[in-house]
Amino acid sequence: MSQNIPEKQWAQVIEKTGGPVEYKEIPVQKPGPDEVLVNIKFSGVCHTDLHAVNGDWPLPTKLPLVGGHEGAGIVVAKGELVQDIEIGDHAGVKWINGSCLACDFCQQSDEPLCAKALLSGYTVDGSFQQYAIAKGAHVARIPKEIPLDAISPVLCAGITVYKGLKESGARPGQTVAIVGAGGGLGSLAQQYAKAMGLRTIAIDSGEEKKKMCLEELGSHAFIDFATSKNVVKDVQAATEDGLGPHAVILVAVNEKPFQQAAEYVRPRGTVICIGLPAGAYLRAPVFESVIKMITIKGSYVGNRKDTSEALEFYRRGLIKVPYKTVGLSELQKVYDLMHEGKIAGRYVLDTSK
Ligand SMILES: NC(=O)c1ccc[n+]([C@@H]2O[C@H](COP(=O)([O-])OP(=O)(O)OC[C@H]3O[C@@H](n4cnc5c(N)ncnc54)[C@H](O)[C@@H]3O)[C@@H](O)[C@H]2O)c1
Ligand SMILES: [Zn+2]
Ligand SMILES: [Zn+2]
Repeated sequence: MSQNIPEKQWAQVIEKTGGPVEYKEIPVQKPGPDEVLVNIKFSGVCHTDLHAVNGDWPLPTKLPLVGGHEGAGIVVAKGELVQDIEIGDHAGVKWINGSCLACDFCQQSDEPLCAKALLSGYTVDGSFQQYAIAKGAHVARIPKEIPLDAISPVLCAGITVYKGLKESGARPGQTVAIVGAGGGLGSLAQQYAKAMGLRTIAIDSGEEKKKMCLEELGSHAFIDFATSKNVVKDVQAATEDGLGPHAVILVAVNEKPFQQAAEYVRPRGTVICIGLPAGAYLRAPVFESVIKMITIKGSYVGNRKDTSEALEFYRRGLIKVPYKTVGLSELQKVYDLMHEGKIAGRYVLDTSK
């Protein structure tokens, strides 16, 4: 290894499902022939990382595990097959760490559907460490004028909601309900929707999130799911003609809104499921779904092109990311706040402290 790359580094590691995360020194790994080593400067904390710690999903993680998949940093080493990204370039380690690039799905740029996809901070170690490895083909190319702290939440939250909005088919001038609007994905969803010419109705809870959604993120209405007597009626009433939003973007971490969305979406509207609450099921009344011609779809991160497009929205100044920065050593505190639903926007970890 070259002189500037240390042999040891600080990382947040879980030894077993359920945690706790432990801040400790671990060896720096060497990249394989098609991989790059990224000196992670900042990493956002996504609710997916907490799902991984808690073992919420029917897909086991590697153990021990270094979580994190919103890692922004600098390429410090690369394998001999990596041609189109150089040492010193800025790069993002995102959820899709690698894919086979050859299967039916990879050929159609549906890399997230690749059966051999490697998942950062889940099936391979992720960005809650100072040096992370990812496939050269898949790291996000981050233009140098973009600050690495502000862009890190875009690497999962931004890409995912941008893709979800595209999947919804909502067109400029139409209205989209963002469910879980005060969280990391939700706050970025309002920003991308606005940049795409959509009106947004924010659904979440509490004064801090309400203020952020209405005053900073440009939603025209906020519905508090905890105090509203009738969420379905309130969402419909927040649209100009009372017929409901054209699309619903579900980024909440509870099952209930996944059961409600089909009731308030507009006839011919689309419900996009993105949030992944543990053990949750979708439910929709067959009669209304049929006679209202409703579409219900899942949407899962984005491909490499979605990634560069989502970054470009940021570079053009269209996206404000509401985030707070703390040290990598403070990850457990972030998880505690996230578990309580107390985070408005995103937390970003500075890997130097
Ligand atoms: N499909 C994908 O590709 C993909 C990608 C990234 C994250 N996710 C998932 O998206 C979800 C959100 O992630 P995040 O990092 O934004 O989480 P977060 O904790 O930052 O935000 C979740 C928000 O949901 C809100 N919420 C809870 N119950 C609600 C309800 N009944 N109605 C409305 N809002 C409610 C919370 O108050 C919180 O603000 C997680 O389940 C995560 O795993 C999916
Ligand atoms: Zn994520
Ligand atoms: Zn593949």
